[in-house]
Amino acid sequence: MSTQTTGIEIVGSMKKGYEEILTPEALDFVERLERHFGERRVELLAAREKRQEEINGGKLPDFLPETKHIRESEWTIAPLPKDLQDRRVEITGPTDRKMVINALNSGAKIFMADCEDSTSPTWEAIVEGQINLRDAVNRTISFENANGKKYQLNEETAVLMVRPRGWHLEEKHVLLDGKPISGGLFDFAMYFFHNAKKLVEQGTGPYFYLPKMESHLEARLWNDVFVYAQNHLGIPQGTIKATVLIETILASFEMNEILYELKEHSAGLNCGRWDYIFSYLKKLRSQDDVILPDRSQVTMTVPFMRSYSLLTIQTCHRRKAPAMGGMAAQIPIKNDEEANAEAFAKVRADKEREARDGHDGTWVAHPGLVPVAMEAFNKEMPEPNQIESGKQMDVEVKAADLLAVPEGTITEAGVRMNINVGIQYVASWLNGRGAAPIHNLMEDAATAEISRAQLWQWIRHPKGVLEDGRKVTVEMYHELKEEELEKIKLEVGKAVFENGKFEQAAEMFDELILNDEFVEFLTLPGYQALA
Ligand SMILES: CC(=O)SCCNC(=O)CCNC(=O)[C@H](O)C(C)(C)COP(=O)(O)OP(=O)(O)OC[C@H]1O[C@@H](n2cnc3c(N)ncnc32)[C@H](O)[C@@H]1OP(=O)(O)O
Ligand SMILES: O=CC(=O)O
Ligand SMILES: [Mg+2]
Repeated sequence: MSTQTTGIEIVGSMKKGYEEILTPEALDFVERLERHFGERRVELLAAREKRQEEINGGKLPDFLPETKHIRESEWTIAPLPKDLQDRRVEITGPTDRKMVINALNSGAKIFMADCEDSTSPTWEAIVEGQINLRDAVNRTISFENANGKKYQLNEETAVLMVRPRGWHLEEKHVLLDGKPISGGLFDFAMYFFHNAKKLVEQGTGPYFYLPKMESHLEARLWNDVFVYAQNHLGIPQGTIKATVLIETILASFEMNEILYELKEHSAGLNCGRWDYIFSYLKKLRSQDDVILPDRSQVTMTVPFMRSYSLLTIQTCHRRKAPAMGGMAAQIPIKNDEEANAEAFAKVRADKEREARDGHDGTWVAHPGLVPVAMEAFNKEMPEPNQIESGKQMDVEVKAADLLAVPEGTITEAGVRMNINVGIQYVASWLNGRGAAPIHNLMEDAATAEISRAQLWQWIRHPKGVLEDGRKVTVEMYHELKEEELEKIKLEVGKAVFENGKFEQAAEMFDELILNDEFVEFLTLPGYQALA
């Protein structure tokens, strides 16, 4: 174990105010975390590759024999703090200054400030996001729009949780011994270092959401980081609380183990449905019988998705942990009342189903949807949560249920939609906007991953055949892509198209689709292209 604390180098720009976040003490903390835990992160990423090779070779995901005792013995997570007991509606969004204020004022119980799926991790977004979070915690945050509208915090605000980047992402503007450090460790370290004590004084705490994990060993790494961090700042062990997103097919086989690893620090699990669909497809892409229909057909009620959500609820409630629902992609539709009412009805139905099944709360992407989700949960869940009552469906979820291939069709419209949305999203991301409204739906890194993964698989899989019998091919992709690019140009206008990085996005999309090697995350080549 090294104690050297002088190897950090910042290669991103140092704008006004950045020095208040990138202080020598905070950087010393980042360096300690990276030196202690950086190598384990890299080993765990290598283990992911090995696991993928095994799956490609036919060893399908299953519950682990070596952790059977954890699944079968009786234990619970540590008691939850008071302000994490009623989480019926949580709003999510990037750490943009105006959105942080709007989200905290939205009437939701929790705001999950997101450095992952909805953030394009430019250096500015990352560091300024930390400034915004610090000012939010100190309650000094304010903002003035170009039109003069002023923003400040209401008296009563949502409880703050922060989602650091996943283990796969690096922060290339912070080098240790010349190498980029973990993006997740950087996000965690900065937020924790600058805010943990203040949050505790305020009667809340440093609360996190942990994304995209594939095994309980990855959860163990986060737990070890938490123990180290609490020691470092002299904060009682167990002060940090974290909700893990079950958003990979492999994690759904290790829900008990993940809760167990984080026992003292756990604030339950969440169904990260969009990444989950992506992960199902990514991990099982080479299986002869695994093929997904059009993205719009893969809903929460198809058997493999429903099984996963019910298993999350059962597992959490047995361990006295909250089982959070997921994100409906609908957002308010301006200037079309009928379409707006339809979108709201879809969200309402989704949230009512979640509450009836036993979820303890849910996510929305937009302040306009807070009342919709709140009403749905108030109606189905009068108590703060359903943990004590242990509400859950009486079903036994087996490995085969989690892996079941959904029925449905692949259509030309589905292929076009994936191309159109994928390219528009990548353009948005390259322009620094990690969540975007596209065709009246919220699109972020997780939803866009589904689009590009489906195209990749449909081209290569023998079952990638349209309902009219045509095989999806590279030629079809090229032809439809040209047409979709024309449509986008007409929709956004020539000037926006030319300045909006759409051509660069189309090139990057080509690389993702045409490369026989499946690119693990679109944000990896994307990050190379970001400033
Ligand atoms: C798969 C997953 O991981 S889901 C979680 C990650 N994804 C997200 O968090 C997406 C969050 N949502 C968003 O980013 C946005 O809602 C978008 C991009 C989809 C749409 O944003 P916009 O086009 O700005 O929406 P719209 O114009 O309707 O916004 C109206 C107002 O609501 C605010 N708003 C919209 N969404 C949010 C949000 N999630 N949090 C806070 N404020 C929000 C806007 O800032 C705007 O404020 P203003 O009136 O004061 O200017
Ligand atoms: O992070 C959430 C998801 O659905 O993915
Ligand atoms: Mg996700």
